[in-house]
Amino acid sequence: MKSLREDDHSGFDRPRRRTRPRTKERPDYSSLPEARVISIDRGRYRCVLDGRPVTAVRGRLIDRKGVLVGDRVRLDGDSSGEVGTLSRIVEVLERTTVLRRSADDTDTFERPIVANADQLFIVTALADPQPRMGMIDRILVAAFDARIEPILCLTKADLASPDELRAAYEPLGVPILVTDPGADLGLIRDALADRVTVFIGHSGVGKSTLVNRLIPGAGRVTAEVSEVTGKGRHTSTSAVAMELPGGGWIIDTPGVRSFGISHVQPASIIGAFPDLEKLAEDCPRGCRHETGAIECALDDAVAAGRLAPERLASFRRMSDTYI
Ligand SMILES: Nc1nc2c(ncn2[C@@H]2O[C@H](COP(=O)(O)OP(=O)(O)OP(=O)(O)O)[C@@H](O)[C@H]2O)c(=O)[nH]1
Ligand SMILES: [Zn+2]
Repeated sequence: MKSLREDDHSGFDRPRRRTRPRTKERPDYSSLPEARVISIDRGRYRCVLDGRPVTAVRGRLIDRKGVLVGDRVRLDGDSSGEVGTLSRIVEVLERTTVLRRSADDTDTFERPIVANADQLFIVTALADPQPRMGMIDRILVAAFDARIEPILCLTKADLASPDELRAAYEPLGVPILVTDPGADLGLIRDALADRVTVFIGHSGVGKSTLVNRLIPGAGRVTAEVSEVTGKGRHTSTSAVAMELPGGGWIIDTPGVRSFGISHVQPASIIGAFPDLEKLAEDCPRGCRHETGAIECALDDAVAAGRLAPERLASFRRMSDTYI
């Protein structure tokens, strides 16, 4: 495995000398046990190693911002997980994906939030709170940019119909799963099995309710529970990874009110849609394929019957949000 930060071990114990091949200076950690980071709280990293919880700190060569929930890490020292023991993260293994957001669009600083997710559940209520397509579109942009497969998970189907959102997102090829309090969760469980899925949703959409149904004992705080205990609703500020009974992981994130995507490069999104990317080869240089773009080949493809107008409309409604 390649270490994430090639620099980690150069310059340690001696002045940095760039002429020296760094690989020779890097200790070999490959025999150390591998764990997954499941939560981070004030400098303590909760990990799972062979199914048991182990608490760790950062080794001194690991950057403070260098460990994310979902990371696979190597642990050194006492990794027994026994009370009072602390292990040490000495290596972060190469990530398959990184999901990022910026706090809002005036903030160009990107915040990586989760590592190694291969799916993203956009948890959206059909009512209470009202779905906002703008928000769904922005989360979709972040997912496509990170090459994480998005799935639209619509809750509270007992309150409103999913038809409008289906019509808006099915042409884009985004799978849609619908649930309500009494719904059988079979399709949702199938979608989650053996995958690493990050859950993102606006506050109050029923994300915690869903996670508690999927993972009995997960103990996610729902609106009811917090009313009874009187504890603040927004106690968790970072992501938490939880293992599914049948295999796979859910990485739950705190409810969001907005989802900034100022870090996304416009050109990166079309690459997530091979058919559109191919058609766009005929676009003028620098074309951003937005609504009203001059001589965009995607419009020509629709006119020639080679691209469904709904698919282009759906793509543009999403991609127009970041142009
Ligand atoms: N009608 C209806 N209500 C639901 C459904 N799912 C959850 N709720 C209710 O919606 C409210 C919010 O649910 P939570 O699970 O706490 O929402 P959350 O998305 O975790 O919210 P945050 O903790 O703010 O992130 C609660 O009162 C739930 O009982 C549903 O499918 N239908
Ligand atoms: Zn174009």
